[in-house]
Amino acid sequence: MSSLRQPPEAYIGMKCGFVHGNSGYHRLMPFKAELKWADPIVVVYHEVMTEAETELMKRISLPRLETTQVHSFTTHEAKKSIARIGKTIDYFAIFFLSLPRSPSLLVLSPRLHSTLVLSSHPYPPSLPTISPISLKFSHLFPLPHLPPLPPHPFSLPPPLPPISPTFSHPLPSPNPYPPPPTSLPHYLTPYLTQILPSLSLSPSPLPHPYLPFPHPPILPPPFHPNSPISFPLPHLTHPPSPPYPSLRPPILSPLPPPPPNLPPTISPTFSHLTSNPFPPPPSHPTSPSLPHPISPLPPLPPSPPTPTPTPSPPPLTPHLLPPPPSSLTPNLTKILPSPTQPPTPLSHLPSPNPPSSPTPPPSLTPISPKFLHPSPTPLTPHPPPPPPISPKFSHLPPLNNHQSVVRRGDDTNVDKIFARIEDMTGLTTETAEDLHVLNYGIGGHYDAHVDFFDLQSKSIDKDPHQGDRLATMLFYLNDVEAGGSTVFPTLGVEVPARKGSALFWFNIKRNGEGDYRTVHASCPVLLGEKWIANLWLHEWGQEFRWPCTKNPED
Ligand SMILES: O=C(O)CCC(=O)C(=O)O
Ligand SMILES: [Fe+2]
Repeated sequence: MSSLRQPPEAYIGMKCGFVHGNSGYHRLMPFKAELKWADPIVVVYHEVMTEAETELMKRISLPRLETTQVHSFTTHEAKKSIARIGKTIDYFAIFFLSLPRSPSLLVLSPRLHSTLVLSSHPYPPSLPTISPISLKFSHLFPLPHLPPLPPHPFSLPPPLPPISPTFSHPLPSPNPYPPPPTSLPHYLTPYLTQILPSLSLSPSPLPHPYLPFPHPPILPPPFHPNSPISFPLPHLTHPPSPPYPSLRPPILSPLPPPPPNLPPTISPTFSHLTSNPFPPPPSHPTSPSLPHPISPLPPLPPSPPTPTPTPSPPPLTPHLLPPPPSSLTPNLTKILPSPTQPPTPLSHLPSPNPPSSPTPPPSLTPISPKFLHPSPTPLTPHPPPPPPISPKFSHLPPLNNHQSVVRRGDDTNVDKIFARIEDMTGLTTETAEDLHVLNYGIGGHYDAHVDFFDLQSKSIDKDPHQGDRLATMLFYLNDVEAGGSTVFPTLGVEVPARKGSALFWFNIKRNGEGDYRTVHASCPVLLGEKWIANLWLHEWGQEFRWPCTKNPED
């Protein structure tokens, strides 16, 4: 089967470092960044959100959580769930689970059928073990009993030593995070038996971590933006956000209207321009709301010839490992969009937020676990309750999006998080969406998807999204006991959910194309729950912070 793709050896040992933010505080207390992949950039920031902040995010979002109707496996009773369960288990999920170092696999692979009962799809009571999902898998997993696992037919790669973060400077405090589990957590099996009493789980330790496949699993075709999609995964599974203006918090002053002398349609990436027509930013902002005086644009040059379609990403085979980028340097600050680097120092740009101020844990009162019940005094502004599920659609599987939003202005500490994201990335959050908070329960997962809309290839005329989703910042709001890692199957990167850390990556290439190598998913939660907060930073406003290029290779 597959072996986990590791970064080329050159990456190892030089992938952790400190990134200095622009604020004074973060000059003294730089961010701990771990480079997971260089092209596309995938970075994990460690310890960037305090415990109090993670609790605050949950507390704000809980009363707004959209709930979904689910059917109990045992009683068939339909009720509102309080956690995301996931839409389907699919081949990709199986593939992720087969990654040798995935703790998820260790627990779940021989018991994958267990998760079938956690489907949100209703099914006839007369067929209690045959849900649409289990039918989908019945050719792989004869139900209701699994056969004994055959020996794995493939030679195994030698186990890789766990890679512990090797920061280039000593850590200011001991790293609180334990290394990832390297062996099967045996205690989980009895625990699972308790949680899922309707399943006949054997309490014996699982024999080995491989799936009971006689042959490698059927993998979907590689992603290609122009190929007809018969496999259900390669599409955006996020419902597109409502048009940007409705997402803005009402207490914020609205974005300034575009100056009248701008042409009506401007490609968000400017990739059709031969040179940047904008004047350089002034050294002193003239107005807090309008960053630069904008002079009339020169006429646009003729459109370039139709771009060649994006080559498909390589299939998921180890021998097609992408070569290490030549530009890789040990210093993350050379890779990340550092505010201290050209082309435009950030200090020349007006800061949309007040500078991030330190928010060490002691300065915030810890929020008691009672937050798990909706606050009696809801935070303002309170959005309208989610619309009831229309009976017209009650025969359809309900959407299983347990998501909620946290907006700038909900709390001063939320504003500080937005400012911190700017400090971490050098990008503006002015055109970002609200923070999306997701809650997964046991079995909850997120199918493989990309976060961008691919506005360029879909040639969407109206762009209500302030450009595409340039980058994603994903905060983990809790530790997940087992499962729940975020995985990038094309890169072979797995990021375990660790409270207070954040995963950041660019969705859009420098040339403005959506980067299908960033396809990612959330492995099922096996024990506990998973909370994340996502911020999608959009293209507009980043022109001087993350300049685009015309090079199709970029
Ligand atoms: O939960 C995760 O790890 C991934 C979530 C995600 O990809 C998303 O919300 O877009
Ligand atoms: Fe995503």
